[in-house]
Amino acid sequence: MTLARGASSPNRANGRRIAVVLFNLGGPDDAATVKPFLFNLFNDPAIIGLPGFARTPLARLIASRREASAQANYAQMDAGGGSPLKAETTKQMDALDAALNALLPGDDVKSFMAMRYWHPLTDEAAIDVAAWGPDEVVLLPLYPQFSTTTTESSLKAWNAAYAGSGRTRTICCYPGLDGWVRAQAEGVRLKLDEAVREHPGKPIRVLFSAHGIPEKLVTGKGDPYQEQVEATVARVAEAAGLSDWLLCYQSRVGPLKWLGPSTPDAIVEAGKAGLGVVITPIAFVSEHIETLVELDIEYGELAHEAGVHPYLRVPAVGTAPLFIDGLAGAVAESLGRIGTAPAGPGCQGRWKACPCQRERLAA
Ligand SMILES: C=CC1=C(C)c2cc3[nH]c(cc4nc(cc5[nH]c(cc1n2)c(C)c5CCC(=O)O)C(CCC(=O)O)=C4C)c(C)c3C=C
Ligand SMILES: [Fe+2]
Ligand SMILES: [Fe+2]
Repeated sequence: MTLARGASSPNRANGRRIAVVLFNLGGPDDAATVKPFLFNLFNDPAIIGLPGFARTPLARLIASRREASAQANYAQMDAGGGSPLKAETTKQMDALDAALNALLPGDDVKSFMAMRYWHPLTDEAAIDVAAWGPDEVVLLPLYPQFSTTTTESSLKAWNAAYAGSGRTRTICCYPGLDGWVRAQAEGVRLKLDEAVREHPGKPIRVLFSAHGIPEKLVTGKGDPYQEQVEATVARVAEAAGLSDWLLCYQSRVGPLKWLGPSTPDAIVEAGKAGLGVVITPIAFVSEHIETLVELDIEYGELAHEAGVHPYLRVPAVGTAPLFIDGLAGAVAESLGRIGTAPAGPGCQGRWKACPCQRERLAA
């Protein structure tokens, strides 16, 4: 018997309903929705920390100014002028549902997608989850590392929107989660082996490229993102047995100083040193504009100009079984079903404002 997504299995009548809410950024559906998507993004106080009366007109201005160049970038992907992020997240959601329903037999687990800046938006997801009437709600960001600009922003939006049933558990972050690290290390190792095989004798540097954030968020606001990205990189480099690697930051926007070194500078440096490059996303878990356009096309051209050869890119982990099973384990652990830490693989109190600390104390 095949069940429609979300239909309850008859032999799960006594099981608990567990809603897993996947947070992600969201992306436009097509060229026409690029501007309102950008407006939503820049109108988020987590992205531009000004009061609403100044932020909203500024967001409108930036969205207008950025529209044409962003549309041109989105048009370079095979996603109808929009972002593939929703489709990619749907695949992850389906894989996670399968893994979780196998891991928690007797329960009814269903995941929902809550995008921050484009549909399905967080408040739409909150309505769907409430209508389903869960006993438990697990909030699971598709961002391994916690940032005020991503996970915290989604958590605030969720808390403002959700008025349904169920006890909530929050997986704030999982920078060192075994399945995530192993899936990422496996991808790096495969590309590195390909580079060495096809370019024998050529020294290769692995560049770990994370989405940047403004430096003042780390120094002023105590954003733990950089520290957590560094923790992921150290673990992946060790698991993949790397000798020459560097963490760098991509996607800089606006006039502020962002975390560095920048990925473009790191590519140029590799060219000067006569190195080939294997580049891997390290803060994204799916393919979208920042991997398919920025890493592959823009930085691919830069690498060519800088004499970097080969320039190979590691795919995002997507639905890699190691990654999905790792997430499923984190969800089960957050529910106290496996492992010994009821609050799950949280930030271990490093991020004091994190809701996982309150949940840990309340457990
Ligand atoms: C680790 C994940 C991300 C962090 C941290 C992050 C911070 C951040 N982003 C912007 C501005 C933009 N981001 C854009 C796209 C985008 N960003 C992330 C993830 C993180 N952002 C993803 C997954 C995507 C892709 C969405 C898609 O449509 O495929 C964009 C839009 C694209 C563009 O115009 O370049 C902007 C703008 C800021 C300012 C920021 C931190 C302050
Ligand atoms: Fe971004
Ligand atoms: Fe936490």
